[in-house]
Amino acid sequence: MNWDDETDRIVAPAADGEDTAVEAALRPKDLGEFVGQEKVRQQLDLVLKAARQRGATADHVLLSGAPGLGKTTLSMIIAAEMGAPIRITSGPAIQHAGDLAAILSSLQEGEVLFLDEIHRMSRPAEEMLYMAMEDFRVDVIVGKGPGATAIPLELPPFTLVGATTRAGLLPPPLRDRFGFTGHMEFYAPGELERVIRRSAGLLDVEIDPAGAAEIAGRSRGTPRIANRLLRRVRDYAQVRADGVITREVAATALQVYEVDGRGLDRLDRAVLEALLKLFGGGPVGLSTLAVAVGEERETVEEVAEPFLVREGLLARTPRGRVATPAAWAHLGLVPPQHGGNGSGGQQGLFGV
Ligand SMILES: Nc1ncnc2c1ncn2[C@@H]1O[C@H](COP(=O)(O)OP(=O)(O)OP(=O)(O)O)[C@@H](O)[C@H]1O
Ligand SMILES: [Mg+2]
Repeated sequence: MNWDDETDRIVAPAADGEDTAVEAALRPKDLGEFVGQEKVRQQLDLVLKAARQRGATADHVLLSGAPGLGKTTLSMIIAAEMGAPIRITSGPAIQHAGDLAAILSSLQEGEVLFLDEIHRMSRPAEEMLYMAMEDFRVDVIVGKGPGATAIPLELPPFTLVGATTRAGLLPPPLRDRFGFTGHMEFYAPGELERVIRRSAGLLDVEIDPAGAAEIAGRSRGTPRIANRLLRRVRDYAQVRADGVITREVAATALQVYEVDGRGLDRLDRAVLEALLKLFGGGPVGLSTLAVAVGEERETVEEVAEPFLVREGLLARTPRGRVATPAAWAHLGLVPPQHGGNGSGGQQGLFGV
């Protein structure tokens, strides 16, 4: 399997083709249907209600958070709540400032402009956006060189909704021009259970509460992964069971797909196993660990490790990768006992 293409993984946070096809049907349509993210939801509810009461266009909104947590979904909800049309584009799609000018100048009053991956916009487009956000105006440059002139163009008031997985990469002047920033967190298991039961209803699949809990626990805090695992479990329930998703059906199905009780997949477990079994829990250098699992350094570092670190199973230290006690427990292994002479056991044996 080619792990470099992350979307090969059933637990990949990014959308694959099938996700894109079914996600539209599973998207909550208003704030009431949107599960979890209590803080962001409450704050956004106030922002939108107040704007509606004033009969005004809502302030610009920035949504940040990991892939699959509901940024695109929330942007559509913002438009729906405001009763406004939505235009969808993305940072990488806007190569030139002119591309952005064309979009901005065709917006209707009150329209929501959803700019996905806003951190990947080109510099000149970004600068044009500053002015558009603040003054609802752009300068369209006509001609080249000394003869070039800037023609100011008034824009109707609109709401920019920017989404980014990397809020830290946004230049401060851009960040400051948003009236409201919502940071999306990973979901608690109980929230994912609600997502799963709601999706099962829409997909017309019977699921019992324990079945939903079983899938939720393996979904890595991410609704997109929860919905994807649900679809695979549904397949299994349909082919091998009587169509009903119980705890046992969910657990057996996800075993088939090699997603364990905590949401680790084969790659995650291979990394942990090598760390524990070959290197006594570390510290071991990233390169050594990567060779041991037969993967590229980048794959281990960018694909497997973030979730292992987030789960408290692996730590990145200056001396190398180290397994935590939770890692030993998760794989059902016993950490080696080092002698009581304070020498630190195997530490320092493996290069970084
Ligand atoms: N709070 C939620 N309640 C119910 N379903 C949700 C929620 N958040 C996300 N989902 C579901 O998860 C899927 C992915 O959500 P969405 O596309 O909005 O994520 P995203 O943050 O935009 O991801 P990306 O960064 O990859 O663009 C959608 O199918 C959506 O229905
Ligand atoms: Mg999105």
